[in-house]
Amino acid sequence: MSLSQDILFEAQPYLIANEKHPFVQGIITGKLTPEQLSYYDEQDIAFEYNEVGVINALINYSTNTNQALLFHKRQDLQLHMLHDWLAREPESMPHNWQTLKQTTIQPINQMYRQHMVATIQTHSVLQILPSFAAGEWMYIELGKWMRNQTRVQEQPFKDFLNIGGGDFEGPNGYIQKFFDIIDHEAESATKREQEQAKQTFLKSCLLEWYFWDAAYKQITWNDWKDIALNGKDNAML
Ligand SMILES: Cc1ncc(CN)c(N)n1
Repeated sequence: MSLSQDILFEAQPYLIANEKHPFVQGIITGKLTPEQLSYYDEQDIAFEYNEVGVINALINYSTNTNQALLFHKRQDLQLHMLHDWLAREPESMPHNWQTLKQTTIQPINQMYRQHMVATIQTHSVLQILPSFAAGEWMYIELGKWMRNQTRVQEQPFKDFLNIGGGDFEGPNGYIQKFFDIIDHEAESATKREQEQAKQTFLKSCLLEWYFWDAAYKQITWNDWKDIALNGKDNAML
């Protein structure tokens, strides 16, 4: 079994848990509040900017030119996507470059971002790529799964997780190419390094669940502070 097959086998329960999360269910039923959507939107756009740094590291530490070109192409897509996202600015959730830079990165987002960024110091594509590829894989799989659900056909729910299509899916899509790279790099890695890469992927999958959860409950540092300093009920966390 290749490393990517092993990873994907172990990641299945995480995918199912993400499918069941009330935020994801709320996308299908259109039952998320503007506040929940706005929290997600703001935190996620900041998360995607963090991914820019991770993809830069992948370009840097590529082990051959084809890898570097692939990551460079994915970076181009990322920056264009972010450009379009910023330009959309729906009334209910205005954002622009300035306000984004001032956005407070809330607890789970911070943990997830740092989990990803921490892999950069390994200088190893095998360790960095799974931290990023897991989120990409999760969104693609959730998008595929959603196509089989009867989902609300209104914006913004209609296009949520609707990221499938040629660029990402199929034998020539990014995600398959990322798994091919993981398997290629695994060939020259130790068992311990392979296991580390797998655990990084799975931790990203887990943090995906917590990212939905944080948006569903709109968890902020103030909530953390209230619980720690004022003894507020911590059932929500
Ligand atoms: C939390 C999260 N994970 C993954 C993705 C897809 N890059 C995202 N937009 N947000």
